[in-house]
Amino acid sequence: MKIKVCGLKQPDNIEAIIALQPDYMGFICYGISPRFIADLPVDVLDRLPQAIQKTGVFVNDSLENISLLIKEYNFDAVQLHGYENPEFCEALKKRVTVLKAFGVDEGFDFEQLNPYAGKVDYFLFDTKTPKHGGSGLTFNWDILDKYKMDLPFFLSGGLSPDNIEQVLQIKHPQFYGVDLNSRFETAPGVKDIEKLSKAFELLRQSATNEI
Ligand SMILES: O=C(O)c1ccccc1NCC(=O)[C@H](O)[C@H](O)COP(=O)(O)O
Repeated sequence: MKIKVCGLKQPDNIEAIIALQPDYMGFICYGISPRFIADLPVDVLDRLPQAIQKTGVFVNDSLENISLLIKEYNFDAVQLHGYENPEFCEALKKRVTVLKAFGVDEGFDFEQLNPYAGKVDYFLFDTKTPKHGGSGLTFNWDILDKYKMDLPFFLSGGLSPDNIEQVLQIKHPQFYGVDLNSRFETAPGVKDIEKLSKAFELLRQSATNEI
């Protein structure tokens, strides 16, 4: 089970999270978000070990701007939370790993994902929200049974210390990773290291048990 911690913006907090060895760290490049990285110095991200995938998170941004930021921050991956179409994703996939996020609600139509086959690396299923992400709310995970493609996905949206045990009960064959964000915070963009440590322990313990 891969672990992504998203929405980081404070250098000391980032250092503390590096010590937990997540697989992905997400940096919000969306000005409206309270987790926007604003003027986070590039050298903070340069200090990330290579094993951690530096992920830029974008919402309906232009290819030009995303490309500039990939170069500036040396992102390994991008996570796209807007209405980015398959061709847009494909253009980025030539350079970096692409996670395409979708906001899920009760009426979510998984058929809309078909055109993205081969054009993204992973899906990320988040809770549908007008803010495009960071809602702190879960969706009904039973709907994931309707997902039949063979592309792996991250589960996102309201994951918290209180529901990690439930998350571990999900047995979908394409369930690849979890995305932890606002429910592990002391303030927007600042993670509670103790809460994260406990969640990491549970998630990693369960991965070991599966071997
Ligand atoms: O976190 C944000 O503020 C955000 C805003 C706009 C687009 C995406 C955003 N976050 C991206 C993520 O990967 C979050 O982890 C995901 O939306 C789940 O967040 P949460 O419900 O707070 O766990």
